[in-house]
Amino acid sequence: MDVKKGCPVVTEIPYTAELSAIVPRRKMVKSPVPTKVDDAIVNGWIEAMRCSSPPRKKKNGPDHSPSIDVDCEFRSWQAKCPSALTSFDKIMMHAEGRKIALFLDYDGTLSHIVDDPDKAVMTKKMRAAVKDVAKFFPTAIVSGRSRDKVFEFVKLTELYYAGSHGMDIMVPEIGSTNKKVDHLFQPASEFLPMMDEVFRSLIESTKGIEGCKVENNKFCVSVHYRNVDEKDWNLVVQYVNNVAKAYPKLRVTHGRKVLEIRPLIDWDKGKAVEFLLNSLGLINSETVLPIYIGDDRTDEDAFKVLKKRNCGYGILVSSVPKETDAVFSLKDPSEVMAFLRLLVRYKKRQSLNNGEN
Ligand SMILES: O=P(O)(O)OC[C@H]1O[C@H](O[C@H]2O[C@H](CO)[C@@H](O)[C@H](O)[C@H]2O)[C@H](O)[C@@H](O)[C@@H]1O
Repeated sequence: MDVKKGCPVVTEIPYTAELSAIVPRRKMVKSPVPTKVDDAIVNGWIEAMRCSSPPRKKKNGPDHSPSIDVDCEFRSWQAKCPSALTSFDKIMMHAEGRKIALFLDYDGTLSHIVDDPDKAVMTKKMRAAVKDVAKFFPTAIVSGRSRDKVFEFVKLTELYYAGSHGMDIMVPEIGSTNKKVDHLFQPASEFLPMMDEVFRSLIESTKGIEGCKVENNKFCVSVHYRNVDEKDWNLVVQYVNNVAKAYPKLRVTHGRKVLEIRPLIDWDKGKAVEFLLNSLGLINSETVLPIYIGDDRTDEDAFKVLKKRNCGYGILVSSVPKETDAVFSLKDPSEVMAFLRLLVRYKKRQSLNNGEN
C-alpha cells in the first residue's frame, strides 16, 4: 500500500542496538496440542469480557427519563477526568510555544463502535476534520487494525500510520533527492508466519460459534464476540485460551468485545508513540506537546507513556466513567471531531495574530 502519492521506496528500519534492547528478537516455538481450559480461568475471562465495552447504564426514573444517578456518576468522574472541550483553553495554554503532535486511535475514536467491524466507516465530516488538523499538526493514526485496513478506512495520505497496535509503523520521508522513501518498522516481523497460522486455526475452530468473527490484523488476530450469545462465550474463551497455551510466545489482551492474540514482545501503542515522536524529531518535551486520543484499553499504554514522561495529554473517549491514565475525556467520536475543529480554529487564529498568511 502506498501511504503517500507516488511510488515510494520501502526500506525496513533495522534493529539498532538501542532498539534491540527494547525489542529482543524471539524464536518461534510451537507448543504441544491444546488442552481443556480450567473452569476458574474461563470464569475469570468471562467476567472481564462482561466488563468490556459496557453499555451506558440507563437507570430510568418513573417518567422514563434517564435518572439523575447516571449523570451524577459521570459528572463526578469528569471532575477527575475533565472534558477536553471545556478544558480546551487550559490545554492550549500548555501548548503555548510548543508544537502539538496528534495521535489518533481509530475504532471508537474516529468511528463509532458498530456490530460489524468491516462497517466501521468514518464519516466524511470526520475525515475532513482529520485532514484539516493534519495541515497544521503532525498527525498519526495508531490502531489495533492492520495498517492497510485502517488506511482503507481513513484514506488520508498526509498522515502517519501505525497498525497492529503499533507493531507495523510506516514513516514516510522525503529524501534529499526529493524521492519519497517509506521507512517500515515492524518489531514483530518474525511472528508473521505464526500469526497466519493462528488466524487460520481460529477461523477453523470458531466456525461453529454463531456471531463469532476472527479478524486478521497482520501482527494481531482479533476474535470478536460482540455478536456471540453470552452462553457461548465460554467456547470463545476455550479456543482462544487453547491458542495461548499452544503458542507461549503469544499473549491475549482484551478490547471492546474482542480478544486479541498478539506477539509477547515489549511493544505496544505507548512504545509506538515514543518511536514516532523519535522518528519525526518530536521527542523534545520542551518544544513538543503530544496529544493522544483513544477509547480502548490498548490506548491506556499510550496514556501511561505520556503520563510517565510528564509530557502531553492522553484524552480518553468514553461516555461512562472508567479507570484511566488519561488526563482529559471526550464522550464520543462527535466530541472528538469538535475537539479537532477547535484545534484548527485555534491554529488559524494564532496564525492571523502572528500576521501569517
Ligand atoms: O485500536 P483501534 O483502532 O481502536 O482498534 C481496536 C479494534 O477495533 C475494532 O474492533 C472494535 O470496533 C468494531 C467496530 O466498531 C467493533 O465491532 C468491535 O467490537 C470493537 O472491538 C477492530 O475490528 C479490531 O480489529 C481492532 O483491534
